Amino acid sequence: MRTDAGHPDPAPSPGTVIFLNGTSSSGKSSIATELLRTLDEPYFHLPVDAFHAMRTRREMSPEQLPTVLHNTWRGYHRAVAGMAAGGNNVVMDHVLSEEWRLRDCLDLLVPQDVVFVGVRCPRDELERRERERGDRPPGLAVRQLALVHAHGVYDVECDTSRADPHECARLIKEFLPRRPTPTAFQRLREKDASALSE
Ligand SMILES: Nc1ncnc2c1ncn2[C@@H]1O[C@H](COP(=O)(O)OP(=O)(O)OP(=O)(O)O)[C@@H](O)[C@H]1O
Repeated sequence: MRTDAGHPDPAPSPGTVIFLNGTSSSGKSSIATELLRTLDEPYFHLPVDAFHAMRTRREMSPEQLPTVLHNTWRGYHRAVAGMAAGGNNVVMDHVLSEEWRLRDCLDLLVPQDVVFVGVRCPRDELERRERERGDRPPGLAVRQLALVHAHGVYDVECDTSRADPHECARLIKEFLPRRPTPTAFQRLREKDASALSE
């Protein structure tokens, strides 16, 4: 049987997960790109969009679609957890617009290794960006706005209407070596499971 025994690091310590949460068009991917450019350690950018893009393009029936989407999100959470468990640092780029997604991530990720980042952007600017880019359904970001930040707890927050992606990435990078505990994920796990959005 083959094992990892000959490998220089057979039992790696889990990687750090920089978890960017915000609405569509809030600027998550732009920050992730800057983070990968500027962070000293190797990181993988794993956006949820990339997992949807991997799926077959074939039309699905209205009955099938909700299950397929749900399983894609579940699989995405487990893929990120798996990469981190393998010793890889990850920039997660996700939209927590349904409470179960946060609960699932809280169950799967090592809470002290997660840097939970709130990527905020006001309504008017979201609408402007959506109009300008033209590749997202109009109104999508605003519909998500009240939902994604409902749990209200982060390690770091950025307002992308005030700071460009480079400045947001610098803020996160500077936060990394001085992370206080308990982390946001540790605090959220301690909250009563039924009271996440209070
Ligand atoms: N800090 C910023 N200041 C100004 N414009 C920005 C900023 N961040 C992103 N943008 C612009 O907003 C648009 C959306 O950015 P981006 O793709 O990074 O958002 P996103 O949150 O990843 O969106 P989605 O989830 O829909 O993929 C892009 O046109 C981008 O150039």
